[in-house]
Amino acid sequence: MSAPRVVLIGPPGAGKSTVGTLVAELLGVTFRDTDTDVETETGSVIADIFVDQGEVAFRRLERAAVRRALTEHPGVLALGGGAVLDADTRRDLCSQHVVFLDVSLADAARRVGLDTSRPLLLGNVRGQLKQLMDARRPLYGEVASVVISTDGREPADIAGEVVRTVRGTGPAGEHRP
Ligand SMILES: Nc1ncnc2c1ncn2[C@@H]1O[C@H](COP(=O)(O)OP(=O)(O)O)[C@@H](O)[C@H]1O
Ligand SMILES: O=C(O)C1=C[C@@H](OP(=O)(O)O)[C@@H](O)[C@H](O)C1
Ligand SMILES: [Mg+2]
Repeated sequence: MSAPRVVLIGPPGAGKSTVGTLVAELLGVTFRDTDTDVETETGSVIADIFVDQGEVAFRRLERAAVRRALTEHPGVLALGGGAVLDADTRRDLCSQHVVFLDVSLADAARRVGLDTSRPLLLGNVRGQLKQLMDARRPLYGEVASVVISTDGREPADIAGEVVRTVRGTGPAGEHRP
């Protein structure tokens, strides 16, 4: 059993997967992303899981992937943007060092606008993003140890700030506000 050094949360386009990879390099640990875990386990890409099995099934797979990663991954862990919707996941995150990568609607829409891999955003990217950001903001805030704004910043700069929060903490959870 081993807990991640840091767990990254935040809306789609916050840069969890991009920044998480850089944070892992800086810390000299491995990077894991629960979206990738779900895809590996099912042999399907997320867009296809949503079409073939629906969102409820995806959330079940995601919940299991998060639980597994929280107990066995000792490096940097990025969650999918909707993982915090699950109450059990939020409870599990309370004992972790969790960094909420925050992003404005404008920057998030610019970053994910042309990418078709996020089924929840298809059709009306800004409208869907606004709706899910409004609904989830309290949940991100509830489990975050630290909030870092990513607007207008380079991933490397953000990764450096994440690392400083990791190094400034002792055992998981000590850095909570
Ligand atoms: N700080 C940033 N500034 C500009 N573009 C970014 C930044 N962080 C990530 N991106 C880009 O935004 C897109 C979404 O990033 P990703 O890491 O997949 O976000 P998430 O995992 O939070 O959904 C990618 O194309 C990535 O290159
Ligand atoms: O916000 C969401 O509900 C989702 C975010 C995605 O991950 P990213 O936040 O890494 O884009 C992925 O898990 C799936 O498309 C659902
Ligand atoms: Mg991601």
